[in-house]
Amino acid sequence: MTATTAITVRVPAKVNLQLAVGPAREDGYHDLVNVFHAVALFDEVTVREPRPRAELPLVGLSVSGDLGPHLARVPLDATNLAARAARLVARETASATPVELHLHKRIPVAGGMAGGSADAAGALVACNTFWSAGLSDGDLLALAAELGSDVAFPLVGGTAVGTGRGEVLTPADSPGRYHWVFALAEGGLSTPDVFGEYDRLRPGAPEPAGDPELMAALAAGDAARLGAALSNDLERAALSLRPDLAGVLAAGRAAGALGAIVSGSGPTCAFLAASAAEAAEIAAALDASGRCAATVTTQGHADGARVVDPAED
Ligand SMILES: C[C@](O)(CO)[C@H](O)COP(=O)(O)OP(=O)(O)OC[C@H]1O[C@@H](n2ccc(N)nc2=O)[C@H](O)[C@@H]1O
Ligand SMILES: Nc1ncnc2c1ncn2[C@@H]1O[C@H](COP(=O)(O)OP(=O)(O)OP(=O)(O)O)[C@@H](O)[C@H]1O
Repeated sequence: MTATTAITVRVPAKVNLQLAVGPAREDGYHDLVNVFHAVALFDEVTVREPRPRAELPLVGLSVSGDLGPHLARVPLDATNLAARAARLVARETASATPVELHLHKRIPVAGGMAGGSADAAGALVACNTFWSAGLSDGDLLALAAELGSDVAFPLVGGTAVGTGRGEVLTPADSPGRYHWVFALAEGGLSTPDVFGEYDRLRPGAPEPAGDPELMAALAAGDAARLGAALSNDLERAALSLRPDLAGVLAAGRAAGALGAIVSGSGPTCAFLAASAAEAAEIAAALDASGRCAATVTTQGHADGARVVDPAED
């Protein structure tokens, strides 16, 4: 038997179809009703044995990708969420040996699409496999919740409702496939800053509640109905911090989007399209508007974190 030399896990970005935000809790978090939807925009997390070096940290880290200046904002030290995830798996197993983690990033950094959380979910699965740690899906979900509110969802993917801080997941009845356009922004938004702005703008927010119309649209696989039902309580706060995003949303709507929304804490904006051809038209109009840094067209829902079979490449 040959020893495993590398494991690669593919892990999806998310958009929030509904994000209902309650008042700030005593621990600083907010209770949410968070309808997560995974889209086919993937980071890849690879774990391998390190090249021999004089001094080995438990987890070495490198990053690549086509994200221009965004890539420089990915921390390469112990604070990286993927490195933290690897160390959590190591804590749970006696078989952990030093590893190199490589992140190939396509998900925008600090873009409201949970890129760091996706990498953390990928690292949980990759390290569990690489070290044969034997952690169950439930164990991985528990470790994910220790790392952040958005980390559990990319483990499961699809479409799911998150409650609590967003980490308690219930799969949604959502048989449809949807066409999306994402308008990427220059720079990012800090998630705590956006929640802070939400508290400032909306003191005394009510407890968050689900939207039956959105869930019915998902169950019916009806894109037009879904587009009309998209909602994000953080959108006003994101627009307050980045007023330029209002023009991005307006440009996508004018180009025929069925729905337009800030993705999570922003600044990425998401547009639902009626077809792949409509999505291409909306992306072209956004590109021509000069209001965003780049566009990505893709589909949802997508699978959660999966080990890539080397034979597939
Ligand atoms: C906006 C979303 O992306 C929507 O999916 C998430 O709620 C954010 O999840 P995340 O980035 O994993 O956030 P965490 O790392 O758990 O928390 C970062 C910070 O965001 C704020 N935060 C996050 C989640 C939550 N339910 N309430 C919050 O107030 C808190 O200030 C917290 O200190
Ligand atoms: N693997 C990682 N990839 C990207 N950023 C990371 C990573 N690990 C830690 N970070 C830090 O986390 C910050 C937020 O990055 P991330 O890309 O996860 O934001 P986000 O997509 O807005 O998150 P969310 O949607 O979950 O709120 C970055 O500015 C960076 O400093």
